[in-house]
Amino acid sequence: MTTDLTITRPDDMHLHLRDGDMLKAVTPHTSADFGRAIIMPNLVPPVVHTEQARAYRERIMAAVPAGHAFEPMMTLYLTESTEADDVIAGAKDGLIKAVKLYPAGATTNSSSGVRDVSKVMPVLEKMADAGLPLLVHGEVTNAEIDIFDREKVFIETVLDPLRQALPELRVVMEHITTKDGADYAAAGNENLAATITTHHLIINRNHILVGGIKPHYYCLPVAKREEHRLALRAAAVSGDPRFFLGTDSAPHTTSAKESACGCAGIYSSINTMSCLAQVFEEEGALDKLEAFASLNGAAFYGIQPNAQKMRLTKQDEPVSYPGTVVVGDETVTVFDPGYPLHWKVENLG
Ligand SMILES: NC(=O)N[C@@H](CC(=O)O)C(=O)O
Repeated sequence: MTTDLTITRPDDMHLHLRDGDMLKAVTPHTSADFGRAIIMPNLVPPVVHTEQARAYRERIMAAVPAGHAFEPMMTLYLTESTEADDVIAGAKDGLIKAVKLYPAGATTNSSSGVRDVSKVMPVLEKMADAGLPLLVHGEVTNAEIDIFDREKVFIETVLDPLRQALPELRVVMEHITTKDGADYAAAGNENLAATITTHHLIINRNHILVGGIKPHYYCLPVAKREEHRLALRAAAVSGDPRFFLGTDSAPHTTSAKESACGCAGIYSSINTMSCLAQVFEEEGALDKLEAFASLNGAAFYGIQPNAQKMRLTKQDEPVSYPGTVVVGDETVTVFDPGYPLHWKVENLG
């Protein structure tokens, strides 16, 4: 039985760092354990221009503690008025690594998102030419579509037609939550990949709804039935290069989540690697953890794996993580996998 594992320092290919006090509080948790992260642009106002991304990158770097080797990979928020020239110039400059498509109204701070994909086709065509990935929040927002079906319907009515119209476009299906998403990604070519979060490997919809409503398990896309969680686990541990880690760690204050209209988002940066080691151990696939967390994402983005290493050691005593993180006068509640964690994480040089 493996109880000691050394892997390449991981990358988080889908992360919300926010801004201001929240950014300062949460960035060190990511920069401790991850070499790079794809930074989501859904600030208020969203990061829509290259110059905004440049300034945001500087604010992030100012929040990285000395001694942490961390590189934020900046993205732009796609709107129906995004200018292709700005996006491509930002990409050529090496600053912009991807562009994020939020269907308008799909999730936190997405009101400036895209209503009609045909309006952004000129930008997507230039991105395809430049090899710049489009990251999709894959949920339709039509009121008549059940929230548990929104990913499947998005694949059928938006994503597949888009990929057929523009096969050269590199696409990442972000935070997939269904067997449909995993099957669609697995059937794709080298231009398609999918991120999977830590929490969607651990919780299903019962965790949110059985025995009282659990706001700290509410995120978007919402966790689905158990069969979908199992399909995501199978995809994550498969070693298939199309699947890689994107935690979608998305901090909101505890009070904003414990509310009559609670925010969507789960904060998992601080204990993700310990959670994942346990998931991969349960699946008998510890030898695939490095591919999922450290190699596949880098390969998709065309960058070298990190030079540093991470050691994961299983211990009898549970590893303790704080239940909350203090942000100003508030706290952020940390993801609770629902069982004790036994994998200790050490960052090696
Ligand atoms: N995942 C979430 O539930 N929330 C994210 C937005 C997103 O990625 O959907 C957030 O920014 O809070």
